[in-house]
Amino acid sequence: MTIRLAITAGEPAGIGPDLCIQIAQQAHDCELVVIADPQLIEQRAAELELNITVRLFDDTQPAQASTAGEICVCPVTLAASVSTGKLNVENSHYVLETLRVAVQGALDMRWAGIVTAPVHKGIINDAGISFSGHTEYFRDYCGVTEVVMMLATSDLRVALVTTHLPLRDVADAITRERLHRVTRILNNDLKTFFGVAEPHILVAGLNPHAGEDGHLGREELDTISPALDELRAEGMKLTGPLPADTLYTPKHLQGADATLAMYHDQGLPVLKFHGFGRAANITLGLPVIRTSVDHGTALDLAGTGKADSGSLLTAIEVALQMAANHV
Ligand SMILES: NC(=O)C1=CN([C@@H]2O[C@H](COP(=O)(O)OP(=O)(O)OC[C@H]3O[C@@H](n4cnc5c(N)ncnc54)[C@H](O)[C@@H]3O)[C@@H](O)[C@H]2O)C=CC1
Ligand SMILES: NCC(=O)COP(=O)(O)O
Repeated sequence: MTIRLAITAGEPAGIGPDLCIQIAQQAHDCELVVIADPQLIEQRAAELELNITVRLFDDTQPAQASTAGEICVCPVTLAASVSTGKLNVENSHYVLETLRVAVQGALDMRWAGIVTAPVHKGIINDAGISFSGHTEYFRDYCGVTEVVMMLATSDLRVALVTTHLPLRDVADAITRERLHRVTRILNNDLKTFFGVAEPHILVAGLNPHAGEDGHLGREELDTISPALDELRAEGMKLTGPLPADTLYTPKHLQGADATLAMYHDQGLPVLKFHGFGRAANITLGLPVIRTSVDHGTALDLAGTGKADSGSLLTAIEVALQMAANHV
């Protein structure tokens, strides 16, 4: 059976529309439904000098594999015309509407999962909407208390205990309860969506040298180690807390199925150094499958034809694998 996935084209001034058009130049084994304004797609294709035929999505029809040179679009109308590479606060509600249509469609099983192109968090906030990322938006829309951000290449998975919050708030956000919730979701979803029978997870400490026995911070002794012991008692295979600077070395990574970093810039620079452009961002713990690119809106590249579609293709591949595993 052909799997249908929705792709949100993201910030209209950024590279999201370019990437959707670029990947539609080739055929796919699945049906890709791009959620965007069809006029934006036509405008950007003309700027990129790429031929594309827009077909409007019709969910009364069964999924059909995407063919080269055709793009299936589920229409959402822009509020204002788009000047490529230039953010416009007037289109922030449009961006959020594409996300809403995508996630509601997944909940309604119109498609098997969602793949998101990048949005610009700043311009959405400039519109007076409090928005820290797709991850938190989908969490709140789906009404779940916790989700986990995990970025992955084919040989490295980096999950995060905290996501988009100021560094000064990170230590307070790392509580035993959060560690329990996040690690349980990670352990469970590695089994459910990635076919890992008994996940082995490496957990980073928060402080340099994992706290140096309390001399460089007490979070490891007071919070992380006790939480890990409680989770091990549930049968989870966890190693840590390990000093984060040496966790990402071959000696530790060998035999590990995932790593758990305490905060965004502890784990993601390692992942991006290892595989920027061929990694996917996955939200675990949602009632729907959601993957995304590993990069942002790259306004400097929109309309130039220089944006690399590798991560979007990886995100599609990962969503298809997750859908296949979760039968
Ligand atoms: N999934 C999402 O919605 C994400 C959104 N963002 C948002 O994107 C905006 C811009 O963020 P930045 O930190 O500037 O990161 P960015 O990823 O947009 O750009 C960083 C650098 O990488 C390059 N780059 C990014 N994607 C590329 C691609 N596909 N091909 C070739 N080069 C590429 C850019 O040209 C730039 O030099 C922010 O508002 C941020 O919040 C950032 C990451 C993920
Ligand atoms: N660094 C990852 C990122 O910012 C993407 O966040 P999200 O929009 O997928 O929540």
